[in-house]
Amino acid sequence: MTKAKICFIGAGNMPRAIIGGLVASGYDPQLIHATNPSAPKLDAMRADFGIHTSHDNLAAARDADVVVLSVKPQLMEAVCRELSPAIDKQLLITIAAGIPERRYHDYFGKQVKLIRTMPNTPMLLGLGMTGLYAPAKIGEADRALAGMLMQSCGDILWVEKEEDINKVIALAGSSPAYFFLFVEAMVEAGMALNMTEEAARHLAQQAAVGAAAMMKANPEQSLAQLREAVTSKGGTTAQAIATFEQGGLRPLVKQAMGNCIKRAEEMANTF
Ligand SMILES: NC(=O)c1ccc[n+]([C@@H]2O[C@H](COP(=O)([O-])OP(=O)(O)OC[C@H]3O[C@@H](n4cnc5c(N)ncnc54)[C@H](O)[C@@H]3O)[C@@H](O)[C@H]2O)c1
Ligand code: PRO
Repeated sequence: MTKAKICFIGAGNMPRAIIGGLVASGYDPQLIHATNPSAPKLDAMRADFGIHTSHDNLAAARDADVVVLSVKPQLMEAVCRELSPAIDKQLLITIAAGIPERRYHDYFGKQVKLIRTMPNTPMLLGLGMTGLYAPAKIGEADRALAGMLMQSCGDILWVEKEEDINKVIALAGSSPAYFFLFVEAMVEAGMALNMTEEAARHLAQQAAVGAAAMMKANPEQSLAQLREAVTSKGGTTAQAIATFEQGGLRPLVKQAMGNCIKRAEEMANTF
């Protein structure tokens, strides 16, 4: 296993998941450093993982081989400008949505080695999905390092064109929220039928977990086949599915994902 020193600048939820995955996979916690202005967040990460923590972005980045940029897109420019004197040969990995690779060279005021990634929150449970994009000049060793980092808490998919990172956002980065919304709507419908919230959530959430596990366990079956196996001819499911289809679920999903991508493109012009 690599001995790279990795620092996470802006260690919120997502770095917490990646650090948890790394440490669980045997990565030496003494090689990991997290920064954040929030002392309680750092205390918790030190206690949980035995890593180094500090409020000093510059010192942490100076000492690292890999710097993971994890702040919100709105703060990225200011944080990169602050970090610039500490950045020389380090590999930079960003998890920020929207900001194109070329913009980071402007932020740092020099050419930097940067890989864009788009993870998602199920990384917290080791069930993440991360898309990665590296420009052609990034070498194999750096690609392998970024892949190892993200694979420690889920699956990864490399995309060849940077624009495809926005498709990763629509399909995986943002999509856990779509599933939560769907289950939320089911629970509300259950409550409207006089069920308790607890019972409705238990039923809907366990059905979601089971359906997700079936998709994963049966890659040879199409999603339509899995759906049809639940849908007895003339039965109850058929009525529900027909209602979704008539209500325009498929075009609505297409529209939502299109708008997600449009927002990422707008962010690329804003930050
Ligand atoms: N939340 C998601 O589902 C998700 C998924 C993929 C990518 N992302 C990306 O991850 C990044 C973080 O988003 P988040 O939702 O996890 O936010 P977050 O608020 O959990 O994490 C950002 C952290 O940065 C810290 N911070 C603020 N200013 C700082 C500074 N000057 N120096 C160091 N740390 C600073 C904050 O205290 C916070 O803990 C964003 O760029 C977002 O686009 C988020
Ligand atoms: N959360 C971030 C956003 O909503 C990026 C993907 C998931 O912008």
